[in-house]
Amino acid sequence: MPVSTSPTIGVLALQGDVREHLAALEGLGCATLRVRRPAELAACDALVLPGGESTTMARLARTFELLEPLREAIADGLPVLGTCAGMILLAERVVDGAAGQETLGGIDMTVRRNAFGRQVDSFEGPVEMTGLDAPVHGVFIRAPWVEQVGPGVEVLARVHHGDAAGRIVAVREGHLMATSFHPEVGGDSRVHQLFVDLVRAV
Ligand SMILES: NC(=O)CC[C@H](N)C(=O)O
Repeated sequence: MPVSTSPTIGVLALQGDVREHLAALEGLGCATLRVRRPAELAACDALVLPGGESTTMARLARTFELLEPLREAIADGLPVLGTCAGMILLAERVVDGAAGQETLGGIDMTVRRNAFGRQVDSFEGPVEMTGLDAPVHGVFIRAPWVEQVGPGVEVLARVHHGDAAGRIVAVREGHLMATSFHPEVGGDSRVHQLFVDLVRAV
C-alpha cells in the first residue's frame, strides 16, 4: 500500500470492545469498518480482533459464516492485530480453553487462556514493548499469556507482575500481531500505531 494512503482497518464486530478500537484507529487517521460479513472483511486492508470472550466470538464467527473467510484472509496475508480474546483467536494452540474451543490460528504459539489466575485475574501495569520508547500502560482483564512460541515468532513484550513475571504478553509473526492486554483502553494509541506501521510495511 502506498504510504500516503490511509488504510481501511476493520474491527471484527461480533462481540467485545469494538468501539474503543474504532476510536483508537480513527484517531490515527485510519478509515474504519465494522466487520460482520464476508463482504465487509473483503473491503479491509487490515483487521483488529478485539477483546471480549474468545469462545463466543468464534461461535458467532461460525454463525455469521465468517470463520472460514477469516482463516483464509489470515492465510492470504491480511494484517491482523488481536488483543486479549483476539490474541487467543490468533493462536494455533490454546491451553485451558473451553471444550472444543476453535481459533482462527495464524501465529505459531500456545496461549494459556485466563492465565493470570483468580487472585490477580485483572490488573494494570507498565509494559515495555519492542518498538516503543516508553512503556505502555497495560490493562489485563482475565487475560491470556503466551506459553510457547515457534521460531518465527518475535516476542515484543513480557510482563513484570508477581508470579507471572517474564511471561510473554505481546508477539508478532509476519503480518500478525497480538497482545494479552488492552491497548485500546486509556487513550494511548501507540500500539495501534505500531500495527498501522506494520500494515503499511507489508
Ligand atoms: N478481556 C478479554 O478479552 C478476556 C478474554 C477471555 N478471558 C477469553 O477467554 O476469551
